[in-house]
Amino acid sequence: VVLMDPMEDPDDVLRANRSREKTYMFDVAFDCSATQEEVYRATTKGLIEGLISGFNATVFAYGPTGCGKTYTMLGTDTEPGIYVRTLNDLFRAIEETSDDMQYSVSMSYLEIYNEMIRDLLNPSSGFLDLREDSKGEIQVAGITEVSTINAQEIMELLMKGNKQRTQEPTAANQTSSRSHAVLQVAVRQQSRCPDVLQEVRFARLFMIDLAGSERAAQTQNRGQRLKEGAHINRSLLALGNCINALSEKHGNKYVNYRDSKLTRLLKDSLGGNSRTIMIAHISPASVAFEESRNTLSYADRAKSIRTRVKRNLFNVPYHIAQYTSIIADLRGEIQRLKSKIAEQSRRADIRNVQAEVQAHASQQSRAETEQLRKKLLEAFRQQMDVRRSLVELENSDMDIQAEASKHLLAIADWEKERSRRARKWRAERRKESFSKEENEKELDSPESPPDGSETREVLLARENLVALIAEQRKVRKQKVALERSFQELRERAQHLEDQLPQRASSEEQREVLSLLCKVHELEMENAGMQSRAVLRDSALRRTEAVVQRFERHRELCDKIIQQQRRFIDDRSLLVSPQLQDLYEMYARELDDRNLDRLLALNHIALRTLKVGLVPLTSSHFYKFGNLEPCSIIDNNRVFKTSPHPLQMKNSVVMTPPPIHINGRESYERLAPSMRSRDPLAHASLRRTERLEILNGVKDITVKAARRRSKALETDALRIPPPLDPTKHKSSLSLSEAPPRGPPRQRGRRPSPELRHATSDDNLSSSTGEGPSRQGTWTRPRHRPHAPKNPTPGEQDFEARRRKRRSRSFEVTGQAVSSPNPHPHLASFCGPDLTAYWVRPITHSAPCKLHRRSPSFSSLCYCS
Ligand SMILES: Nc1ncnc2c1ncn2[C@@H]1O[C@H](COP(=O)(O)OP(=O)(O)OP(=O)(O)O)[C@@H](O)[C@H]1O
Repeated sequence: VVLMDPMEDPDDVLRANRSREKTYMFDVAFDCSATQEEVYRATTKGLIEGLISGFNATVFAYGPTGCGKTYTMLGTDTEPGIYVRTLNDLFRAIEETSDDMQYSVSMSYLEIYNEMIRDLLNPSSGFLDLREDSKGEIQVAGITEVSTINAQEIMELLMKGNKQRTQEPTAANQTSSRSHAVLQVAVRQQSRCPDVLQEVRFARLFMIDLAGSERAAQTQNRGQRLKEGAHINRSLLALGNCINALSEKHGNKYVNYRDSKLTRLLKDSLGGNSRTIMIAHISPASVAFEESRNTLSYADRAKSIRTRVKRNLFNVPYHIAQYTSIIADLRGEIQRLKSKIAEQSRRADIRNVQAEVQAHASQQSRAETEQLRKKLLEAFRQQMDVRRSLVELENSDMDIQAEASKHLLAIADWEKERSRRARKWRAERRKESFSKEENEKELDSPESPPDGSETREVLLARENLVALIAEQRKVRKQKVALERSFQELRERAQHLEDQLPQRASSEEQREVLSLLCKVHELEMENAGMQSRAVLRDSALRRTEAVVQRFERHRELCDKIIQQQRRFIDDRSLLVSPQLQDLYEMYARELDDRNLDRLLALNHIALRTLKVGLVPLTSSHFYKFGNLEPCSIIDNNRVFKTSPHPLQMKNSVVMTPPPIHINGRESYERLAPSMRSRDPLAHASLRRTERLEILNGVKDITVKAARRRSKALETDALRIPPPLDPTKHKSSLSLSEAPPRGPPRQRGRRPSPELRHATSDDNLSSSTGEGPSRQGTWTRPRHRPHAPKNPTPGEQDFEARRRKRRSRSFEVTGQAVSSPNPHPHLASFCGPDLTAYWVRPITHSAPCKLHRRSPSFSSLCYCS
């Protein structure tokens, strides 16, 4: 910088040797075109790196008033000064190294106004004092230090502090600073990695905006401004003195820092441990030549000041304590880890022991579980066997019941027939007592009461019934025993199942065993369902077979009856009373007269069917006579999931009405609840129950028809081979009928069903014990429906029928008029019922062929 004296005359040769022009050498010189960024880069930016490394730094602006010190340091919003730029770069550098280093930044901002220190961040705190600590460092007592690393926050604080700074307009500067402003930034740095050799670096940065030296004549200050200028100049003089003292190369220098608070505060910055930048401001105006010369003179002196810069490390005593603390911490950690290892090893030992115990226990548990499983399997097998036996016994019981029902019905029929005969005989006797023609009626009405002795069939039925009852008792005893055995097996299995949760050591075992039990339950339930299905199918098959047979027989009977009636009506033939009775009987076949009997059969059939559906539910087992119901398996746990037992318990079980056997009432006892549920007593039956009743009625009619059909077949089988027509004219009607059945069947006894095929009227008429209408031939009172226009097939059939009838007349005439060597043949004319034209022959002695008694000759078609 060349400072030229504006008053110097270049042409004055006399003063040429006394020129005041002076040249100064500085590190950097800025002209008026220099920007804030250039000033900052050239002066302060280089201090940032040293600052975060622990080197103190100072930047201060020096110069006369109005030369731009505040502009350089503080700047404007658009052109920030050194304060803002330095802080921005400082925080940027901290952020760049924050991964490895840990920083703490504190800031304080003060002003020295009239030799008094004021906190700009907290102006209310009053004037502060300067104190020197034990290390010889100058501290401002009570100054506000804001710790933050947020640049924006620091900027806000700085702006807030600048507003608090004293600025007054002077003649030289409208914004003249009346105080020295000192911004102090303290940076503390340490490594993030704990180390016994860890260093803590501490550095302070002073950024000082000095008040400008001023001359009273220039500033024209008065009063307070003049006083302020005096303090400013005094402090600046002290600063200059310090600079002069520090800049002297030789000599015993003494630096009087104590002349002003500014020099005391900048003690380290001026001649101590600090990198110091002095920015000297001068004005290019010639009027400010003297101020510029002084400023440059101080700056020139200041550049010769040598400072001893050293890194601020405060780590030695601090690290020893930390090292001790670390050692203590490490010892504690070692002790904790040792105890932890010991604990883990102890737990490991315990776990090993527990594992061994568990392994042993699990092995033992597996063996016990396997044994338990075998026992369970065996128990289930035994239960299955018992159940099969029970099913078989139940089937036997059903057969016995069905057989016994047949015998009971046979006996009931016979007793009914006997009572009917007795009533008829008594009525005849009463008529005889009032009739005068006793002799004529003696031929037809017996004088003695009808024979009340039982027939062989009835005796045989009674014998069979007794045997069946005995057999049934035996079967049911076996059932009771089996049920008791089943109950014991069930309890044993239940006991084994109860042991499962205790024995099963693991969840898997419990699950497996539970599944095993479930499988067995399903198996047993399936077996029970199969048995019920078999029984149901069996009953249905029997019923279906009977129905089919009945249908065939019924169609045959209907056809025969209708054709006969048509034949009779066409020829206006006389009809015997017996035949008329038979027609009436035919009409009444399904009449109310047989309703009780039908219902009885229906009850038996339904009961048999229903009992068959629940063969294992012994609560439905009832016996003939007075036997009590068998014991009940109430807690059938194997079938507990099946809904059938419950349904069957509530099902309707019907029973036939009481049947007297040898004067003793024999019936199947019902539980009160079941008696009260007699379907006949309930009008509000369910549809299924009504269907069952209808099926049962059908079964009864089917059975009745089956017996008639069997009787017809039996009679057909008894037809002897055709005789020689030349010798036996009476066999003409039979000669056309081929012999039926093998010869060995001819003499076969009629089947028991034959008894049922005969109705009351049939019995009376065939035995001659009925009303004496045998000789009174009558016209048919009723003409069945006959086709008016028969088809050719029917006409042919009718022609053959007429032919057969004419022969029958011949046979009848000869058979009645002449002794017949084969009475049983002469009186029988085949299954087409043309024999009704023949007057039946009443046996006076048992039939030789069938060995039947006369009273039962009605059952023997040979009569
Ligand atoms: N480089 C510059 N460019 C533009 N304007 C400047 C520059 N330097 C100073 N000024 C302007 O000059 C005027 C005086 O500057 P400034 O207040 O900074 O002087 P000063 O040295 O601080 O005075 P004082 O000592 O009285 O406080 C201000 O208005 C400022 O804006």
